[in-house]
Amino acid sequence: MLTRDQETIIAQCTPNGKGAIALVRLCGSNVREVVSKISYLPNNNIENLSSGTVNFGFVIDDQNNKIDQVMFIIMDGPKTFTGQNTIEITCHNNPFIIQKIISQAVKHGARLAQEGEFTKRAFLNDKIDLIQAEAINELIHANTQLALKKSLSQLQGSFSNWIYKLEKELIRTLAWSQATFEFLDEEVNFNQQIKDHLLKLVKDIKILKKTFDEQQQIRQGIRIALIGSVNAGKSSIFNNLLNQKRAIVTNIAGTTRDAIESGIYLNGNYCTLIDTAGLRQTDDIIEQEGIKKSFEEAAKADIILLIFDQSREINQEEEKVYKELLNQYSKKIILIANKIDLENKTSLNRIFDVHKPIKISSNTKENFNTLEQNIELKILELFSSIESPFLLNKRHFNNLINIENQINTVIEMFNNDMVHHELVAYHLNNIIETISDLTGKTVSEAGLDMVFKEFCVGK
Ligand SMILES: Nc1nc2c(c(=O)[nH]1)N(C=O)[C@@H](CNc1ccc(C(=O)N[C@@H](CCC(=O)O)C(=O)O)cc1)CN2
Ligand SMILES: Nc1nc2c(ncn2[C@@H]2O[C@H](COP(=O)(O)OP(=O)(O)OP(=O)(O)O)[C@@H](O)[C@H]2O)c(=O)[nH]1
Ligand SMILES: [Mg+2]
Repeated sequence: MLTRDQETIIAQCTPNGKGAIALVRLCGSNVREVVSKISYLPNNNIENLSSGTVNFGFVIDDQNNKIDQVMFIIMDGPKTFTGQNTIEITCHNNPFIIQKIISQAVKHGARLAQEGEFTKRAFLNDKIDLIQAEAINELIHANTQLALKKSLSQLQGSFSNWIYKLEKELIRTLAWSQATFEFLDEEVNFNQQIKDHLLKLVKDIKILKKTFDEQQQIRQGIRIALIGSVNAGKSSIFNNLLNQKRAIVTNIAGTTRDAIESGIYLNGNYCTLIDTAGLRQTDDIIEQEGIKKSFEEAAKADIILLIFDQSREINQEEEKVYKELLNQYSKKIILIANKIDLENKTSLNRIFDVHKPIKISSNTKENFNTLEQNIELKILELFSSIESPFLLNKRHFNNLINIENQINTVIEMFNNDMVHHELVAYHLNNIIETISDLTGKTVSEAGLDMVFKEFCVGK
């Protein structure tokens, strides 16, 4: 009798839709038995193939009709991704073929894999810890080059090793505490040493925690908001950057009333462009709402393209708004003078010349290359200011807060004249247990399912 985690599971690993080749993966202790019942290999049988080989053959139905011409990749455990016996089938990528292969396998003893079940097995078989499992999910969904790099490094153990080091340090303080307790009469006392050590650990945790917020932009991609007066050409620039006529452009001031978003890749980074309503005083309630949203988008954005129309003078009202934005968000603003195909009528030296606007025309596309290069530079600048070596998620973050609080409780105990080392040891033990929740060494079944539910089927 096989346990649930030994049963053969099957899933399509490549995305749905038509294409050249798809991959269907099976793993479980009796995977060869299952696949041998649904396959035909000229002059051979699945049961006899060596591990680590790729073999030509067919998937067949119960009447021996061929479903598709495929390759079988044979990989015996324990040296596999999941640690279990694995067979991968690469077939032609047609949804009907894949459906037939899967239902044929299910008929002969496989069951459909759940989200993340392959990775869960890799975890259960000690191939990876929970932090590494999460890294696989990050890797699949990475939206930026930096997220890719960090999740791969996390998959290879960078964050896990940080945590294991923390655990080791705590075990060391636990040993000192126990020694102090045991040699109570001999005046051996590590109190200062333990306290200093714990303070240092709290400091390290604090530094790591601080980086949590900036992680979100690495993960989700970069928000770029187009902000400026009505008619400055925001929607025209938005369309030009997207290379499509997504936003409505007219010469009527106040054309864009609500922010609209669209995604593009710039230099391998996913960016969300946000076109916003032009800033001006107005009695129109709908437009007012739109303008409120423009300011919110400016605050939320990682990069602001602050646009003005250089073919006309800007009034004092506008100047005030631009100045405020430039002061408040100086670091994330790229200032743009639009409509340079027309005569320059803005007294640039008033406010804008110190900020050296990029001069473009969205009519002639002049200098759009420079604009795109500047956006890419800003993205690099953003990323280089992010120091954290890891991609923390909410689960890690909450766990770190918990650890930090518990260490602070212990540090507090050393401020008393009399230190009760039984109590210190008790708390340190608890902290070490909290840490193992992070790596998953003692985590409950429910906690596990929480983590793996985020995955896609086939992973
Ligand atoms: N076809 C295919 N490509 C794939 C995967 C897969 O499962 N199938 N992967 C799946 O996610 C990723 C590769 N990750 C893998 C991780 C570990 C092992 C593995 O066999 N580990 C063994 C032996 C390592 C060795 O030979 O040195 C082990 O850890 O014991 C394989 C793939 C991406 N590409
Ligand atoms: N000559 C010239 N006209 C431009 C340029 N860019 C935009 N325009 C024109 O300026 C007018 C306003 O352009 P939009 O892109 O709608 O401006 P907007 O900033 O989105 O305006 P609102 O949505 O109303 O805030 C349109 O008539 C455009 O054709 C440019 O570089 N040169
Ligand atoms: Mg517009």
